[in-house]
Amino acid sequence: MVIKLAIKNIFNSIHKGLVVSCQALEGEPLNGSAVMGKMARAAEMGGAAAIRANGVQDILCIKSTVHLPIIGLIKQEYDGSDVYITPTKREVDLLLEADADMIALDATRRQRPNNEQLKDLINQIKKGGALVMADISTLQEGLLAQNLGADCVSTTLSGYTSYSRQLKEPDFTLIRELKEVLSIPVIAEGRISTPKEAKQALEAGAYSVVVGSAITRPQDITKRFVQFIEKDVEKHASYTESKTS
Ligand SMILES: CC(=O)N[C@H](C=O)[C@@H](O)[C@H](O)[C@H](O)COP(=O)(O)O
Repeated sequence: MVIKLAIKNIFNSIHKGLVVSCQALEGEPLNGSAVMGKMARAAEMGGAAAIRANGVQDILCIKSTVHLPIIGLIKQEYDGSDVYITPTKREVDLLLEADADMIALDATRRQRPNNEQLKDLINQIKKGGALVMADISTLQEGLLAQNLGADCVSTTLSGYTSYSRQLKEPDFTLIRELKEVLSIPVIAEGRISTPKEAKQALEAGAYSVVVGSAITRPQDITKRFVQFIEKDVEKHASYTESKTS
């Protein structure tokens, strides 16, 4: 009963809302839980409905900084598998201990480390009292995740598996396809770079939208500005060249 109420509340609070992904991996300039805590606070002040965060330290710091639901994950690479978002039971255990409200995990058809099975991880999360966000890359993976008991699917991995659509922009087609056949919420995630795209994702049927890099990775934001300016400079240069030749 308590769990049911919590489920209702999280889904109520993220409905049609913006989830901000606050992640900076090792090697990124903002790496560190204190910075991610501040980033989450900024997102909360801006009206975010929830935070998606990576790693126990970041999650604990964010939990002590904001009053928002946390979607937790652990990025961990293992030899012999391409699955790196909450790949094994070990990461699920750590996230349950950190008291993440929802746990995001790779729900693609790729083989997990130690040959662990998606259905076992989903059951483990549910037994631990958290919700399951299945990060998928295709419609078929969405259907499987729903059948295995996921509480929602997210389009996180479209473009990041070898067999999924490879797009520079968000996968609006996948959002539409999933919305048509699934009964659980479809979350839009991946390469959503502008408020307009976030709105388009909701119009395509997304229950809510996750935005990461466009809000919390300043090196990527800077790069987009620089590349845009350079493109314009190139255009301008070739225009002046053609005028003078
Ligand atoms: C593919 C993968 O590993 N995605 C990760 C999942 O947690 C994050 O690195 C992304 O930032 C997140 O999905 C949000 O997406 P975007 O940063 O494009 O708004």
